[in-house]
Amino acid sequence: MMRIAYSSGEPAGIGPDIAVLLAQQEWPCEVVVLGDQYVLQDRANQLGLAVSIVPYEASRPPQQWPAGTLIVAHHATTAAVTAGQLDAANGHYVVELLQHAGQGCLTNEFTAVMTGPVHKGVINDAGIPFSGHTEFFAELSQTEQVVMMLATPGLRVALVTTHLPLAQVAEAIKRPLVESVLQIVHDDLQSKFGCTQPAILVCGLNPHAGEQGHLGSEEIEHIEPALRHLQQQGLNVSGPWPADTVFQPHYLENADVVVAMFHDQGLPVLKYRGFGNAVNITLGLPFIRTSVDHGTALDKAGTGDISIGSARYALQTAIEMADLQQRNK
Ligand SMILES: NC(=O)C1=CN([C@@H]2O[C@H](COP(=O)(O)OP(=O)(O)OC[C@H]3O[C@@H](n4cnc5c(N)ncnc54)[C@H](O)[C@@H]3O)[C@@H](O)[C@H]2O)C=CC1
Ligand SMILES: NCC(=O)COP(=O)(O)O
Repeated sequence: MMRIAYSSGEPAGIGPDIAVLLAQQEWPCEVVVLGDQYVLQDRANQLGLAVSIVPYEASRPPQQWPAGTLIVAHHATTAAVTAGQLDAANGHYVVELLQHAGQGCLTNEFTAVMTGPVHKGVINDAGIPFSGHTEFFAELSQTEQVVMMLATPGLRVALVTTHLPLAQVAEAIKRPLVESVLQIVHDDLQSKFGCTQPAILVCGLNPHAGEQGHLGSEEIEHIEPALRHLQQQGLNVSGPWPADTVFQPHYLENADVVVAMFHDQGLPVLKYRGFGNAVNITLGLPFIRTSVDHGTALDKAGTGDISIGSARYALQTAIEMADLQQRNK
């Protein structure tokens, strides 16, 4: 029996709602919700849903729980929580949940972590430098390079750079970075997703992939040499493709993943195709981390007017990845 941690994220957002809604069905694993039990109970009341809160005990063997049960590893918020209203006083609480989740995965307390949405701005307002879960878990596990990949049925998109201001992206696109990201994508698609020889399409950075150097030189100086080197190593990587071409069905039909150079080059396409039925996976980590594809949706917290399609997909993906990991051992 697996034990999967769900970090419920920003308490004023829809992370607690997701916990309550996920608990309305049975899962083939134990799902431990990291969060404030009183916030979770209040949110269930607000949604008009019955939940029975059971305190989490790490020493108890994991078990399957009936629908309606919420296993909670209690962490207290600092300030009272109102759905939809951010409070920087709770920034440390959010990070504490992530620390428990990450450490718990590293020590095998948890088989995997699925993260609920956090508000990156309010964590920074609390005085904690934070750019995203991806970077946070990389630092926590002392992993030099990780890769953000989002997936929806029929499309996977991975990123060379993640939460970087656009003004700094071009400077970051260097051959060693491109090579290490592509190598991680290749390795993890093989080991964690069962693709034997992943077909990887790589975007250029500039319009028309630089138009032979007339619209930018990053393709010629960095991306093409990285691709040539990896092709010589036997990887099935191609490109650099113009980003406005590569997402056509003709190109995608034989591809396992598209690698974009920056966040907003690849993710709008993915979300247009699959928002609400997509998962965010961190590749290259020493543990399994999946996440919802959306943010805190402060405007919807406590209303019941939310979709948990992405949360279900993220949990299901974590279970499947853990299953495959178990079978490969
Ligand atoms: N995994 C994570 O922790 C992520 C966190 N964020 C953070 O979320 C915060 C807010 O970002 P936004 O750009 O406003 O994106 P958002 O995803 O929170 O909201 C965008 C729109 O989609 C709606 N929406 C989002 N999820 C929904 C759901 N499950 N069901 C129904 N409607 C839903 C919201 O109501 C809103 O209208 C930012 O601070 C950002 O950093 C953003 C993406 C991922
Ligand atoms: N747009 C997805 C996103 O930014 C999620 O980031 P992270 O918190 O998973 O690193």
